[in-house]
Order: sequence, then structure tokens, then C-alpha cells
Amino acid sequence: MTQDPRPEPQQSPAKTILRALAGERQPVPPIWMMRQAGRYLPEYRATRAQAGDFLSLCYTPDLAAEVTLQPIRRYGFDAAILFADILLIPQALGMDLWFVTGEGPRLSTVTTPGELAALKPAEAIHETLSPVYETVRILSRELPRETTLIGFAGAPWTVATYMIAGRGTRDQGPAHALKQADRATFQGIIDRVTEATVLYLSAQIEAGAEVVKLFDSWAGSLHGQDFDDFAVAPARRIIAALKQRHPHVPVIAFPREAGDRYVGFAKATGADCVALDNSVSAEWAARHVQTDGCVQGNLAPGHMVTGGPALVDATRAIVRAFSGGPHIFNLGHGITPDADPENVALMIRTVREGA
Ligand SMILES: Cc1c2[nH]c(c1CCC(=O)O)Cc1[nH]c(c(CCC(=O)O)c1C)Cc1[nH]c(c(CCC(=O)O)c1C)Cc1[nH]c(c(C)c1CCC(=O)O)C2
Repeated sequence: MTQDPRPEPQQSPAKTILRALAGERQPVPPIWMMRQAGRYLPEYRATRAQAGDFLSLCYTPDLAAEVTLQPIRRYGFDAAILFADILLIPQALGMDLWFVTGEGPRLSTVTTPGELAALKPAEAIHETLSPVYETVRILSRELPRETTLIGFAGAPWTVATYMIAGRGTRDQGPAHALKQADRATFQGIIDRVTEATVLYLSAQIEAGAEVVKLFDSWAGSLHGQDFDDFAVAPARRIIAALKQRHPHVPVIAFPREAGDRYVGFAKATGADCVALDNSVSAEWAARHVQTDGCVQGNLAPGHMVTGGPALVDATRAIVRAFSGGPHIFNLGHGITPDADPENVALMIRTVREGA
């Protein structure tokens, strides 16, 4: 009996997003959209009403999978992003979390050594988060073969800003204040979230996530050495730990509003792709960021509200600016509830058909 000793030929991954993340330039960039499952879609609002509230939606795997699939059915995006929230980690560490309609998230706070000591150990998160892993398992069965499944978590700095303030803040003042007043407690919070995030993203990958993304929505308020210590260093730690366990799973990092600190961010953290917000121009980012590898972004989400020729022109300009290298088309931040679903369709047509 002869056995063919040749290994399987190395093929580039078929899914367009995985090809972009592997550094491949494509004639048409793959596309997905931050907050693509959200309140601008009537079918999302219906499922959310069925769940009762936002957190029940996050923790009910069948319904969370359903809202993840809705924008895939409607638009055929190249990727689906797991439906969950970055604030599930603080909750899994033992903090209270609730959402006030029209206002946003509220949490119990952690600002003292005693409150830090009272947080659960990172390994305890799976008890709370196992429904999220079940959502991932459902999605990896139900998504079309060509659609990439993206898992995610908040980056430690951004998650810590909510844990310290107990809510969203304009300038992340309470977190900056704790960083100055009690460095050890602040660093302890960052470290606990970092450890939990490694375990959380690993579990998502083991359940079927093919790519993971780290959302550092408030990275732009870190400057100088603080940016290195609290945006770069935690991302580098998380990515190194993930690459050790899952070397072939690409990581997208989103240090939102990092400005000129986007330059070199992929190299410094080990990320396979840097997601760009719309405060940087695509031409600038093509020259200074895309030279290191894949970039994602960066249409202003306001175009999903206003539409028209301005949407088409801005979309084309971004596609053109990034056409020389690997690019995943996306918005620069999440789509807002007042967006018109027709404008999303127009954006996708413009990217795919050059319409
Ligand atoms: C800071 C942050 C949060 N959550 C998230 C971030 C980082 C990205 C960013 O900067 O937007 C990330 C997030 N939140 C949600 C997802 C799901 C995946 C996706 O579609 O992108 C993701 C990736 C669902 C959600 N998370 C939330 C909603 C709206 C909840 C609802 O249905 O009422 C959704 C769809 C609620 C949420 N969750 C959070 C806030 C501040 C709010 C309230 C603001 C708002 O209402 O838009 C925390």
C-alpha cells in the first residue's frame, strides 16, 4: 500500500477577509461594518424586543446568533461579528452591569485596592461567558461558507475606563485620575482585564471564531508614555499569548483616534491589521500605516445617515487610496441607530461594483 507522502498544497485561504489579513491585495476589498447588527435594522429591533433587553440578547445564544446573521442575510457582508459587548468582561469579573435606555452602560466601580481584590480571578469568567461561546458555535455552523466569523473583546484601557468610572465618559477623566493617584491599583485593573481577555478570546477561537478584534475605543486619550504603557503593551501581551495558543488566527487592533500613533502600531503589538477611524485620511494612512500590512476602514459613519453622491465619492476615494495594498473596507466607527439601511446597500454596491 502506498501512501502519498506529499503534504496538502499550501493554498491561500479562500475567504476574502482572511486573504486580506494574510497581506494579499485584492481587486475588490472585502467589506463588513462595525455595529452591523444594530438598531438601524428593523429586524434587530424586533429580536431585541423579543429578548427583552440588551444583556438578555447578549446572553441568549439563539437570539444573539440570529441578530449576528441578520446583516449577513440582508447584505452579504464578507464577515460576521459576534454579537456581544465589551462590557461583558467586567460583569464576568463580578461587577454589576446594566444599560439605561437612551443613556448607555452603568457599572459598579473599582477604584480601591479592596475593590480590585474583590474582583474574581480571570479563570472565573467562563462561568458567565459560556453562552457567548455557544453563540460562536451556532454561528460557525450557520454562517455561509464564504463568510468569516470575527470574535472580539475590548482592549484593557477602554474596558478599564468603564470599570473605573462606572459609565462612559467624554474624556475618561476618572481613569486618568486613578492612573495618577494610585498606579498600582490602576495597573492591577489593566492586568486583570488583560488576563481575562486572553482567556475570553482563546475560548471564542476554540468555539469557532476565525479572526479576533480588540476594540480600544478610547486609545486616543492616551498620550506619550501612557500610550505605550496602556494601549501598546496590553495589546502586545494579549496578541503574544493568543499567537502562542493559536498561531494562525489573525488579530485586528483598533486603537481608535490614535492619530500618528497608528504608525508602527501593528509592528509594536504583533497585530495583523490595524483598524482606522475616520479622523485620519486614507491617503495618509496608505503612506504611513498600510506599508506595514493590512488596514481596515475608514468611511465616516455619518454617510450612513446622509447617503447620496457624497457617500459614493467618499467610498470610492477610500477604495482608491488603499488599492495598492491589503485592505478591508469598513466604517471608521460603528453605524448609528439613525442610519438608513438603503445607504448601507449603496456603500456595498459602490465598493463591489464601483457603482
Ligand atoms: C465602547 C464599546 C461598547 N461596546 C463596544 C464598544 C467598542 C466599540 C465602540 O467604540 O463602539 C463594542 C460592541 N458593542 C456591540 C458589538 C457587537 C458587534 C457589532 O455589531 O459591532 C460590539 C463589537 C453591540 C452593542 N452594544 C450596545 C448596543 C446598543 C444596545 C441596544 O440595542 O440598545 C449594541 C448593538 C450598547 C453599548 N455598549 C457600549 C456602549 C457605550 C453602549 C451604549 C451606546 C449605544 O447605545 O450605542 C460599550
